[in-house]
Amino acid sequence: MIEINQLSKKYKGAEYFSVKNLDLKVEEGEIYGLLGPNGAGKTTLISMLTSLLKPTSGSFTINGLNFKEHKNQLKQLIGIVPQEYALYPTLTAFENLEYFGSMYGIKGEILKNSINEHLEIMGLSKFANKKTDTFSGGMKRRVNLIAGILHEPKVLFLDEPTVGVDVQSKNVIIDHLKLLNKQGTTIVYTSHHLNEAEFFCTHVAIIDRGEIIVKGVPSQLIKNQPEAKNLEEVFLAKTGKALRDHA
Ligand SMILES: Nc1ncnc2c1ncn2[C@@H]1O[C@H](COP(=O)(O)OP(=O)(O)OP(=O)(O)O)[C@@H](O)[C@H]1O
Repeated sequence: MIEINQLSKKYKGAEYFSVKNLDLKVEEGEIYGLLGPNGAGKTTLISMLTSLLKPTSGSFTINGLNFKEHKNQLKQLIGIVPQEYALYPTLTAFENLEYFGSMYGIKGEILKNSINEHLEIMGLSKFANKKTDTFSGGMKRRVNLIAGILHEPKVLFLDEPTVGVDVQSKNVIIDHLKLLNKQGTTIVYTSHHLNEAEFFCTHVAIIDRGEIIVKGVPSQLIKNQPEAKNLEEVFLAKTGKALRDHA
């Protein structure tokens, strides 16, 4: 479904590559977690895969398509849920979602019904006509998620969809993502919640300094790592305990 070949990104003026010669295959129906310390290159990778950022070198295809030749087809095929809220604060939740839905060519009753259904699933029906600047972080994240899935993408990219949300919102988000996956959506997501990733993802890749350190099925990675009881311990064994601060 997704084939990444030797993909690299070096930002203008940067000393190092943020993503370096990265190869990865994601098969249809997988939930693929991209895990790594701060600055590992997860957002850079997702931004390239969703055409928000131009690679320095290398290539990738999604369903055999690439952005150079099949931009419009790919835009319909993929959904994007970015790390930053993509919402207009002065619009209501419903108006925001109308805007995002119409960007994907969904209109009229179909769009209205879809928005209402999603708001209901996400527990937001009674806030549909409230401006999103009054929303809590968890509510904004849930609207953000709906904005990325209204057009029923076959592949969904999410950058830290559960960051800064309470346990209740997290459960609603993860449960819905599991349902979408059961219905056939391939999911690629980044997270720092290793416990969540261990149970949610069918596959994970641990990335550090722009390169994949290890990848595979979470339970297998735990088995392969002597003394590791969970994915977090595998993560620490593979990436070390040093902080990654730099500016
Ligand atoms: N616009 C930019 N210009 C220059 N360097 C950048 C830019 N965006 C990111 N970087 C650098 O690229 C590297 C990878 O950053 P990226 O945001 O992809 O990491 P990340 O794994 O998503 O981190 P986090 O977990 O903190 O979100 C970091 O060293 C970062 O400083």
